[in-house]
Amino acid sequence: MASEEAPSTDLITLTRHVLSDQLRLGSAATGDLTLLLTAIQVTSKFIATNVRKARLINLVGLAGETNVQGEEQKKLDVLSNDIMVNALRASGKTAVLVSEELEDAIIIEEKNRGKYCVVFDPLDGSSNIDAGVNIGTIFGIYKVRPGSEGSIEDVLRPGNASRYGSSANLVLSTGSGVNGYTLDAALGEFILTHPNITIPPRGKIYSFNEGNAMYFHAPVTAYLNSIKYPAPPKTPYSARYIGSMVADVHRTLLYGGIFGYPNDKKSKSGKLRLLYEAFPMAFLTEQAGGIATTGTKRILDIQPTSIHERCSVFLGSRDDVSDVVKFFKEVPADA
Ligand SMILES: O=P(O)(O)OC[C@H]1O[C@](O)(COP(=O)(O)O)[C@@H](O)[C@@H]1O
Repeated sequence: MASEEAPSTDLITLTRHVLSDQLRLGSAATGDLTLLLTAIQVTSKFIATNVRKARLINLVGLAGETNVQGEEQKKLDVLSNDIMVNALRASGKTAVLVSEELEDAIIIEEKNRGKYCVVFDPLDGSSNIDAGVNIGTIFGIYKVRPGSEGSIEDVLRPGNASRYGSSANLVLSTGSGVNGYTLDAALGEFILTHPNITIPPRGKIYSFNEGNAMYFHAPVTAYLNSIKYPAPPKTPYSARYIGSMVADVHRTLLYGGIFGYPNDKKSKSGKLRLLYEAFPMAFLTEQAGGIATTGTKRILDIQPTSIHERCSVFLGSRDDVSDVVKFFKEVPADA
C-alpha cells in the first residue's frame, strides 16, 4: 500500500517569504512593501472567495455602468475595484492608484499617503466571469520619485505582476526572480508552491486570438504560419487561448511558448493596457527568463504618456519571442 507523503511542516507563506526577501535587503527594508503586499493579499483572498460563489450570491452579470475603456462593467469588476481601492488607501502605504476601472488616477490624501504607487486591473478577463473560466487580478508597484508627494508622473515611467479558478494563485516578483503561491482556503494563507519559476527557453504552445487573424499585420501572419505549418521534421505548435491574459500568461510562464495580443489593422494601438496589463506581465516574464516585446521594442522600455494607453504584446519563451522579432525585422508590416 502506497504510503502518502507526510505534508511538509515547513509552510512558507507569502508574508514569510516576502519578509525574508526584505530582510535580505538589510536596513534598506522598512517593512512598508511587506505591509502593502499584505493588503493586496487580503483583496485577492476576498476577490477569490466572491468569484467562487458569484453565481450563488447574484454577483454575476452587468453592473449597469461603462468604464473608461468603453466596456460594460461586470458586478464583480466594480466590487473588486472598490475592494482594492479601499484596502490600498487604508494600508497607508500608497500615494497614487491607477485602476483599469477608473478614468482618473487617485492621488491619496496626505494623511493616508505612503511611498508606493499601485497600478492594477482588478479583474482581468472579465468577459469570462459568467462562464466560470479563469480570471485574475494584475498589479504593478512603483516607488514615488524622490521628493515627489505623489502625482501621475510617478506612474508614467518605463516599467524597468493573482489568478482565480480551480485554485487561487498569486505570482510575484520583487526583482529577484518569480515565485508562485497557492491559496490554502482553509488556512486563508498563500503558500509557496512554485518557487523560482523559470520559463522554458522554447515551448510548443501558442496563444493568440486568431479570430482577429484577418486584421493581423504581415509579420504576425508569417510568424503564425511558420509554427502552424512548419517544414518537416518540425511539428506544428498547439493552440491554447483562454481569453484571460492572467490565465494565458500563467500557463505560458509554467509550460513555455508564446502569448500574443498584437495591434492590427482594426485596433492600431492594440487592446491590452500598458500600465496595468503589459508592464506587470512583461516584468514577470523577464524575471522568469523570458522576453516581452511589441515586436519591435522591449515593453519595459516604453515611456507611457497616458495611464490607459494600449500596446502590442508578445511575451513568453526567449527563443519563441525572438522568432517573432525576427519576422518583424524581415517582413514589411503590410507586405
Ligand atoms: O476577447 P479578446 O479580444 O480575445 O480579448 C481578450 C483579452 O482581453 C482581456 O480580457 C482584457 O482584459 P479585461 O478583461 O480586464 O478588460 C485580457 O484578459 C485578454 O487577454
